[in-house]
Amino acid sequence: MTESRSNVRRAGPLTYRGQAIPETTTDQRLLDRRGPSDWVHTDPWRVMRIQSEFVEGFGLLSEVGQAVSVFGSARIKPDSPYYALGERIGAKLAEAGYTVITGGGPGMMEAANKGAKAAGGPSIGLGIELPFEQSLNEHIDMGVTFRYFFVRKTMFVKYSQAFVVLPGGFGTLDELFEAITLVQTGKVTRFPVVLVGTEFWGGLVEWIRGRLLDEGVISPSDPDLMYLTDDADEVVETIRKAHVDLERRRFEAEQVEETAHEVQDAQQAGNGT
Ligand SMILES: CC(C)=CCNc1ncnc2c1ncn2[C@@H]1O[C@H](COP(=O)(O)O)[C@@H](O)[C@H]1O
Repeated sequence: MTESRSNVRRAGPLTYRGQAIPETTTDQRLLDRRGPSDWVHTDPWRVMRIQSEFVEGFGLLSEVGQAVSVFGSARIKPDSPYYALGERIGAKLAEAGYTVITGGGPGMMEAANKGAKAAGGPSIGLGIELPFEQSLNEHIDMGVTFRYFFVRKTMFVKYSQAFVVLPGGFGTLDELFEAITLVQTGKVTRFPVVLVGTEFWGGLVEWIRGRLLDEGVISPSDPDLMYLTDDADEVVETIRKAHVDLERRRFEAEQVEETAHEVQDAQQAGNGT
């Protein structure tokens, strides 16, 4: 026997009968009322917004091929020689088949995006909402603007296989040291970090190799996590070589594992187990 329509209400997976049937539908309750709005400023709501940023970022970037993140100053102007260098590096990376990912802003980010786009390679910008109005630079094919710095940083690390660090200030230093800390602590598989500008970064590298090493606050091999160059071709070559090395080490590790399994299987067969 079928139930009369007025005696039953299904609301998604829920079933109500008789007196339990609510007077309004779920849609009505959502659409008819506004209610108080202060909950949008609470942490549980922020957690949902943070989740949605991860969803947007993963959605946009998941099908991107091998990529390199390029960091650098938002303030360097197009008439600076560093800008031209950034453009050249963006172009060479694109020519070598890498997608270029930047912070999407002006200065060195724009230079790298411009070079990549002109060379026909995918040019991506991961922007950040800042207190002053600012949009993604115009040399970006695909972009997303994040509210949260830490979500955006995850995207750089997850979707690029190398970091290139052009001259820059605090933001650039933050990105450089985040990258080498992740590599140093084994939180990510070792990937190349290339500093561009021997004159600009030389003092920092010297201080790291001298002071930090002398005081024992880093390991002797840690300075080798960074490469230093002025040359766009060398940037690409360093990254390419590091990737070939990484692939070789992965292959060797797989071989070792396979041999270990074979030995184990043979032993088990010998023991009749
Ligand atoms: C004109 C101006 C200051 C705009 C700032 N607009 C920005 N837009 C996007 N990413 C940024 C911006 N400022 C800093 N960043 C991030 O921090 C780095 C640059 O910081 P800095 O200028 O070196 O310290 C970039 O690699 C980028 O990822």
